[in-house]
Amino acid sequence: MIEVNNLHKSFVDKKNTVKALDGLSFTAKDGEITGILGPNGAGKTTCLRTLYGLLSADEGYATIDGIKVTENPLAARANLGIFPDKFGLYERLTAYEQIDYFASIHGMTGASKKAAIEQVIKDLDLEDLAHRKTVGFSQGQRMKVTLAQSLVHQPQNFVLDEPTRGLDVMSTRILRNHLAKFKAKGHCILFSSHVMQEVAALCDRVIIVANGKLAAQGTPAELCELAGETHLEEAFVKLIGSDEGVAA
Ligand SMILES: Nc1ncnc2c1ncn2[C@@H]1O[C@H](COP(=O)(O)OP(=O)(O)OP(=O)(O)O)[C@@H](O)[C@H]1O
Repeated sequence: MIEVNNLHKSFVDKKNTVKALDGLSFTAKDGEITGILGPNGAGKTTCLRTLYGLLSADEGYATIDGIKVTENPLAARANLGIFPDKFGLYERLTAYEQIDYFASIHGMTGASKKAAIEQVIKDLDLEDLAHRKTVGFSQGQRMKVTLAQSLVHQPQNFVLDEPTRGLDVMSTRILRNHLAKFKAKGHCILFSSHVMQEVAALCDRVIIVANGKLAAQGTPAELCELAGETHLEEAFVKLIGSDEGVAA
């Protein structure tokens, strides 16, 4: 389970102060896919970076399975898989070596590490690519390696930042199927998106963020009911009061 509690974060330079998070709170439960939906600049990535421990909040806190990210980052991250917005692969490594590297970072060793790597390679149909260097991999192949490296330690919680950006239909389907399997096993999945169809199709609960605050939350059906609309896109526009930065 992931909990975000009263997060505040401002970015300050000599001329400007940008309030990226302004008291954001929500919970993403186990066995559910939770979507963070919001227009450009709403604070989604800032929120996720705070969860990973890459940014420290000015106020408030985030917990992963009850562990505060700032107090015990290593323990919190042991329960967390991160699928970042950019696929940073080490191109001199093979896919196998890349996954192995991430397994080692998570403290895995020996036969259990080898078994975990082989399992994730099998689950994601990566056998043919496993021993190729990742240089030149297509976007979909890069996505699969990134997915494998973020899931090799079988984290209870899985956070994805705009996961389908730049993916073709097949790769998007592979990713979605994987998320559905993960959810069925009782894991907690949290992802950010501004692709309305994706959120409506995949998410059990939707957190709508605008101006760094929670604008509304609920199932897609509840949000439609709340806004008195039949489509999530219309409900979203009504609930945030703008259609800026929304992708259909
Ligand atoms: N490192 C930074 N320095 C200065 N401002 C920042 C920084 N990171 C984020 N911001 C600002 O904080 C606000 C929230 O940005 P954030 O990236 O969290 O939004 P987002 O909801 O993920 O947007 P998008 O959908 O466009 O990716 C924006 O106004 C952004 O310009």
